[in-house]
Amino acid sequence: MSHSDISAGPDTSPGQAHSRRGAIALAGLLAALLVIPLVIDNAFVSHIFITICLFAALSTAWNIVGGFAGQMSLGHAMFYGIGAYVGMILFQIGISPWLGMFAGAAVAALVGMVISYPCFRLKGPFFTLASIAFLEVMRVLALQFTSVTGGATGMMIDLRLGWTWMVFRERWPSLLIVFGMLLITLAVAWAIRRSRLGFHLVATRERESAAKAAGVRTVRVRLIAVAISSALCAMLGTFHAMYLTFIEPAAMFSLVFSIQIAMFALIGGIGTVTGPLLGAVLLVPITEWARASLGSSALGLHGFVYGMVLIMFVLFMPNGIMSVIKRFITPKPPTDEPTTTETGPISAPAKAAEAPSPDRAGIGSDILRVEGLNKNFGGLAVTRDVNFTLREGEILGMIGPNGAGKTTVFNMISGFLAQDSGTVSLRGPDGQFHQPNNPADFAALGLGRTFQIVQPFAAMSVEENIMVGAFHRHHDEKNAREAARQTAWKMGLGPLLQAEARGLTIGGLKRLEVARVMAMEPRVLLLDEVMAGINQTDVRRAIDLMLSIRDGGVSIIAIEHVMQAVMSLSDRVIVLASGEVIAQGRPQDVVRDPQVIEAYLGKEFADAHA
Ligand SMILES: Nc1ncnc2c1ncn2[C@@H]1O[C@H](COP(=O)(O)OP(=O)(O)OP(=O)(O)O)[C@@H](O)[C@H]1O
Repeated sequence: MSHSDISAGPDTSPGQAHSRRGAIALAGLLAALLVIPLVIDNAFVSHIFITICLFAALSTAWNIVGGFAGQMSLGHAMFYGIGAYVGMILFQIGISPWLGMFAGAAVAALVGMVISYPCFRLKGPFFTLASIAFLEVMRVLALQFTSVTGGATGMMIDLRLGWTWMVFRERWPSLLIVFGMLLITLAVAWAIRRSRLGFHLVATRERESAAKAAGVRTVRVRLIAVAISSALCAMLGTFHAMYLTFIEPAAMFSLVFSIQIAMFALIGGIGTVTGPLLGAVLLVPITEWARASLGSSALGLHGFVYGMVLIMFVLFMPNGIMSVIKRFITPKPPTDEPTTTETGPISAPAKAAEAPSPDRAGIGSDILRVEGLNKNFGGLAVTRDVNFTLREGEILGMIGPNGAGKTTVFNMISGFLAQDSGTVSLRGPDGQFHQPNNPADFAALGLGRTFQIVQPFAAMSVEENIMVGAFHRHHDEKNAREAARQTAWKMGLGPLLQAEARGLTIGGLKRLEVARVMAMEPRVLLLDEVMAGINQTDVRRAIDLMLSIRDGGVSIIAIEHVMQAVMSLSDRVIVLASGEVIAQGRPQDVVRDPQVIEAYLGKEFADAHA
């Protein structure tokens, strides 16, 4: 799935050129949509162009939820229908559709948020099925409330012509209105995609847990997306009701219509700003022509045409037209990992040969306090009465055998898992201790974490991945991009800024994971096995990196099995076995503890370090 497109490219020179070319192509296409029907001045041609603009705008609005947020709704016609009915009902009582469309937008946004909230817990096809079910509910409601909606008979407008009523004899005023609405919808989608909200939506779509760790309030951002998308669809629905002059439930709350809206985005390029427009431009004329020229002799043929085109696209162009265009016009970013000499300014402090002292200068008072943490999974007690503290500017190594409960502790002290009992208190920037209970609140207090199994936002570039973290402190896109670039260079990812995350090696992905969290500028950093599976050179670089992060004032807890790193980095070490803390203290003392040797290190390690 492609994420960016011709209008949202990076700011590098080749990227700027590519963005400019894209913008010119888009402007040309939009101008053609307006100028061709005005010049030809034929009712049927104008109707086709109005339909293209309408579907392009609906599909662009759908794409904010279906593409950016990845919520595959097939019930979006319900918002269009709500807009149509609210606009029409208000029209009947003498209120202009120009006002009616805002009332419809407000109702649709509210309905969208209310029904989406519970549905966000549903994944994949279940969300889609729920959206279809709600569409059906709306259709039945429209049929039942005959006194308001006219029921199955539908509603017809009284002929009040003119701009106030949005009803015209000629086609061109309707064309101007829908074209304007298309421009607005495209502008909204473009602005969202470039904004903090857009990055948060795509991050949530790609990896919800990683997004949460970066401080994204995933439910809230998706609700905002639904509200905007529903409101835009409703406004288009009001316009279309005035254009059609007649509405009825089966047409306004139609599943086929919903599928068409989604399909234009799928074919054009889901998740891109201009993909839905391209999909509509390509498909609407074919099907409208088939419908008009074959008429009732081939009822339903347009459905057949859609089906055929969709199958061809799924087979030969699964990521839509935009993915192919992008491949041709985008300069290929480097995908090779930089060598050690390319790592930019992190030549880093010399590695400590000896384990540092726990009372090293620079270590301050407690910043995190963990008291009496217990967690059971079914009958299994995964952590038992875990107590420890982390002090400011300290590196606390966490070791223990596989299954000891280390990651479970991390999940509880970052809000990803609720403890059965016990408390986690984090000192905020205000100097007070707080007990947050969800990842976003932990992040807001300055806690960042990585995951044992790396969680990149695969469809985003390295730069965009890090920007998701940077948006935590910088609300403006430009500042977030700049901060992300600086972090990338510090982490040795500078040469790979434009590479797609999915192309990185495991070492690169681990660095990206740390870079994303560092861009959040955390005060407390939880690192879960960042050195697992990387080569010796990368281990040395990771050690240097962690020391430089600590020297920057960040307190770190690092789960690690690489003992070379644990010994040289940690001010203190805590050892977990079978969910219990069996030892904690200076690394050189802990590794001599017979219980630790028995449970984790083994006799060979003890002999080698005797
Ligand atoms: N969601 C869960 N449901 C049930 N059991 C779980 C769950 N998460 C973890 N466990 C179990 O809890 C125990 C501790 O797991 P955890 O991942 O915390 O260990 P760990 O010390 O991090 O291990 P490793 O070093 O292998 O990563 C394991 O036995 C694991 O199978």
